[in-house]
Amino acid sequence: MARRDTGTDDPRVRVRPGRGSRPRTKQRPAHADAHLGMVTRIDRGHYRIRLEERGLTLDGSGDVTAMKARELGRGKVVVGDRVAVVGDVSGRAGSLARMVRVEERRTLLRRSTEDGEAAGSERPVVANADLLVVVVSVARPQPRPRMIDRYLVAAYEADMEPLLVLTKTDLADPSPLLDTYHPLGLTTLTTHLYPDGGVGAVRQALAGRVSVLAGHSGVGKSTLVNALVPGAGRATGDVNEVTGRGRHTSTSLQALELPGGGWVIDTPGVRSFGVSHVEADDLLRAFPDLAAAAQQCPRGCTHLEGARDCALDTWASQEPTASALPPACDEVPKPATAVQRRFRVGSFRRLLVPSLQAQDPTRS
Ligand SMILES: Nc1nc2c(ncn2[C@@H]2O[C@H](COP(=O)(O)OP(=O)(O)OP(=O)(O)O)[C@@H](O)[C@H]2O)c(=O)[nH]1
Ligand SMILES: [Zn+2]
Repeated sequence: MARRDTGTDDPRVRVRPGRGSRPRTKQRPAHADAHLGMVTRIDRGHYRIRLEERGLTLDGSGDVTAMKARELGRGKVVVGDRVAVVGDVSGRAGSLARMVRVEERRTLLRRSTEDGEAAGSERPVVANADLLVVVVSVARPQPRPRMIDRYLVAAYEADMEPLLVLTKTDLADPSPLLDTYHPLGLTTLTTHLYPDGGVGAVRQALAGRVSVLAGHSGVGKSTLVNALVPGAGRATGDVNEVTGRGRHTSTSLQALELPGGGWVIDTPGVRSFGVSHVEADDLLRAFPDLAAAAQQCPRGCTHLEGARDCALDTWASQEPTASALPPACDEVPKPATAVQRRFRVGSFRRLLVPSLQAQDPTRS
């Protein structure tokens, strides 16, 4: 696999094991008295951290504020990072602890910036999250499938599981979207506000896990967060009657604790979700059946529509047999017919295009 930027310039913040881009450097002598916690919010260099041992703080909440120790360097620490802190962990108003270590990340959601000065560079967004909840309204604003595809690509690349939540189903029929995304084997849930429909199923899917909410402005993310986390008080905005667009009414990225355990992280203000840093191999990892077939591809195969001798075409033209999938792939939907295989390959290729496109501007 090609060398890749890990999205952090701190060699001690080793992102995702086994992807082999940077050698592990010598660890500093451990701070034996350090306490572990999760970054829940970042505000101008102040990191809000929920300690694992909540009883350490005076109020028992486990919430402290910390600054990064100089020895941590410039590497970016993001919401969801597991960090170690030393010093004042009383959580008393105005007290500051010192963040001295960032633990290895299990998953990392990133985006490539697409405009402005840093165009083409990647930014880490959230670390260690399990689920990427892609929130899409079936109407007002109209769904934008290319945008959904980008979120899915970002989730697969991050090693996160995508969950598609279709909102505002009181306004339109979700079936066309459900049909489009079925071949990818996604979990899909529908919600509608009146009367509070579908939130229970979302709550269940998120229970005990760390989830990131992503979606275009106005699709109902804040409404969903408010339903999931009583008292979250996320501001909800009106959708402009003329453009059908919302405006991002909420402003900060923060982890909110779910009543039944687990965390939900809204991503307001993350408008574009560039995926130009994603490679075909990153995506294939999320499609074990296709990955197995692609082992027969010629070296350097793009796997795109029309790619010469791409083994995905051969795979899609064959009727599956009972032993078509290796045992490790039991969770993916087993295409029962060649037609279903074709749909699956077609869906995979559709995801592949936006990411590759950005790498090669000559490809249309
Ligand atoms: N009809 C209908 N309207 C909804 C539903 N869910 C949310 N809305 C409305 O859609 C509008 C936008 O909802 P928000 O929750 O503010 O959307 P958002 O995604 O958080 O938007 P930003 O904060 O701009 O990112 C509000 O007027 C909500 O009342 C739904 O299920 N059905
Ligand atoms: Zn191929």
